[in-house]
Amino acid sequence: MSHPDPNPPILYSFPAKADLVEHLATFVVKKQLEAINRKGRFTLALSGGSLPDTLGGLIGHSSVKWDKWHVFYVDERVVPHDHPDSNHLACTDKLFSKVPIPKENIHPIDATLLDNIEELADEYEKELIREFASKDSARFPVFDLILLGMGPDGHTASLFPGHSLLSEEDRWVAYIEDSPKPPPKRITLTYPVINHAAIVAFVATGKGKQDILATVLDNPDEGLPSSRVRPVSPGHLYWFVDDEAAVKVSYPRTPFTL
Ligand SMILES: O=C1O[C@H](COP(=O)(O)O)[C@@H](O)[C@H](O)[C@H]1O
Repeated sequence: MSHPDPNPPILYSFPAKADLVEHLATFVVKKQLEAINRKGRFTLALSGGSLPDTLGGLIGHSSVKWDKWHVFYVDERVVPHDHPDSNHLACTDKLFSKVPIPKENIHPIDATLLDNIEELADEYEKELIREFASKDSARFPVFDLILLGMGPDGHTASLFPGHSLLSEEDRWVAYIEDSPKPPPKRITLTYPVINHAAIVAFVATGKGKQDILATVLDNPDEGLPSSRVRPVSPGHLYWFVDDEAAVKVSYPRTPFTL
């Protein structure tokens, strides 16, 4: 007999992307305040792709304590910081250039190491170790919040269907040189890091995500990369989607409350 999931993902679906943007900001601000009240800082990992476009609700929000934010990237393309493919550039354009966050609290990849992807990934892991104390004392870092996107193939971060990185159990940061989505060279947080976060929230909007959202939420046993995101207890998983993306999903919606 199968037991009900004691900690199921929570699905919030909003009529339009603008509603999602507003409520996502409310959610992030609440998680930020809880973390700061607990330990004086807020650690966040951000994705690229379409995710930075959904962060606009944080701009001008009076309750954001920007000086307490410490921001890392879920994944990054191995390109200079000012390259159009850079996730750091996308987050800077959409958010960081518009808010008073201290530059030293944002942690992009070391752009002097673009010719050595292994060292680039190792250095980013060391950056995490510096933030989260030693790798030994905290087996995996515990981000207060990780915001993920999902590609139309079900990938998340730079964890692609069928790739050997899906079974990485030890490294915090891994590299990939054969990403099926360009550019091919990237670094990425691994599942052990993503699944040890206190809160993980996916954001998915629009028609292009309809089929994959239904597969990932209604048939998680297919094992697509996004379905494998399941934070270990006491972590929680949320989905922020718009009604257009959720049109084929049977998984139950939860009314948004804080
Ligand atoms: O390549 C990437 O894709 C995913 C999904 O992007 P989206 O544009 O379909 O939302 C993104 O989450 C990841 O950070 C990025 O590097």
